[in-house]
Amino acid sequence: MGVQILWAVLLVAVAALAIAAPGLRSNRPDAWWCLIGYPLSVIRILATWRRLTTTIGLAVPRRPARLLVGSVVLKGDPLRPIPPRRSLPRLRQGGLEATARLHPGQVPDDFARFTEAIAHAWRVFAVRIVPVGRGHVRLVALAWDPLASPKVPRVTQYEPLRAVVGRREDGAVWAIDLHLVPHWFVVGATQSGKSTLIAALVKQLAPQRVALFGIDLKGGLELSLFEPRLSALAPDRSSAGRLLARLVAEVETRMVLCRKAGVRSNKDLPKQLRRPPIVIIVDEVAELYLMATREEKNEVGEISTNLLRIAQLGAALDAHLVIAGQRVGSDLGPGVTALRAQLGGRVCHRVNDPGTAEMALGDLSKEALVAAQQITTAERGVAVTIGEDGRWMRTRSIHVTPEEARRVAKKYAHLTPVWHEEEGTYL
Ligand SMILES: Nc1ncnc2c1ncn2[C@@H]1O[C@H](COP(=O)(O)OP(=O)(O)OP(=O)(O)O)[C@@H](O)[C@H]1O
Repeated sequence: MGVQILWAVLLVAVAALAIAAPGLRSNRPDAWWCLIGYPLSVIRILATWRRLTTTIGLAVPRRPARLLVGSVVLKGDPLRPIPPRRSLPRLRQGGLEATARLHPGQVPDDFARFTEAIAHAWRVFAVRIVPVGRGHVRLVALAWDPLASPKVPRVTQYEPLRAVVGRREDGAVWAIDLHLVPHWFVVGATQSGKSTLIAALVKQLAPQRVALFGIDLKGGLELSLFEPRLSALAPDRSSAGRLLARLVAEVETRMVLCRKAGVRSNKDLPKQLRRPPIVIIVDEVAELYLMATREEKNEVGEISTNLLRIAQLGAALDAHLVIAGQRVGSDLGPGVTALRAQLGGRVCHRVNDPGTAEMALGDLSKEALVAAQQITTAERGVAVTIGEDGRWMRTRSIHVTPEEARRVAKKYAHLTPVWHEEEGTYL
């Protein structure tokens, strides 16, 4: 009798879950995944692992394909190849992960080539391969696209110079941390999401003790939204040249201060001497490097040198660069390539020309380059990022509207350090 009751309860529970599943999936995807999606996926993975790895060639035969029997060579497909040993899939937020042991002769890339086949077999949104030490790979399955509508927790306490700007594909928050990676390079075709990312960055930096500077050679159209919170905004090349020269002088002043105080960085200075961190945002960097006349050539040369100086000296002296552009190729001159080498943080949105993606990611990761070129027009705000650990990942910024950006800039306008255009010093 007791067993019958148990069966009845079990049946009712299964029936209730089956009825509630569609609603749960759309309203509470996390709960749906824990209760239904994950257990079903584990059963599917266990049931299909051998067949899947045999089909895609990751299972290896125990015996060689050729065998000498007496003086005769037998050729054929050996029976029951052995699949790579795999751990039980573990639950993780919005997905699952399992570790697999490589057979001798296999490398992580052998798995990476079949991620799409694995994702289809497991009925998940995507599968990523992460090498974990020698001889093992981690297969990370994402149940749904975590970048579809990224949300970030409300920040109440800001870590200095760290901005939570969106979500990463692995479900974690995406933060641009200027302490860890001092300079960033953001590229993307028109309407790909560069300004939205910059707005998300400024929104998070605005409440902090930071001097924000804008260089916007689209006539100040984009960055003027934040004008109340900017210490200075340069809307054309000659004013950009003057501002950069002043900022280099400021960096040099900091260097002298540090030398006199016997410390190695601005943040080690005594509090009364410490200057606020500087973040210089450049929108449409190509405009800084385009030249037609001899005078323009001199101006571009000076700007290029000053940007490089800030990039080289800035990290310890709390001067940071965020350089954005639509089309950035080596045809803009050696100054751009030299600057790129100093910008450790890279964000590549959808691009129209392979040269720009190559400029942003090509020197760091070929796989990242391929992933960036697959971003579609519909995926606004989606980017491939290389961050502090040198690994690439897909990310998406939160959607900060121009109105919100304007409101935040006004709200924190009182925190804007005052900058004298002539002397270039703070009050
Ligand atoms: N993370 C995002 N989520 C949702 N929508 C986004 C996101 N990022 C951008 N968009 C949408 O894409 C459109 C273009 O974004 P944005 O202006 O940031 O592109 P852009 O690369 O700066 O373009 P341009 O170079 O022409 O200024 C915006 O209207 C915005 O609504």
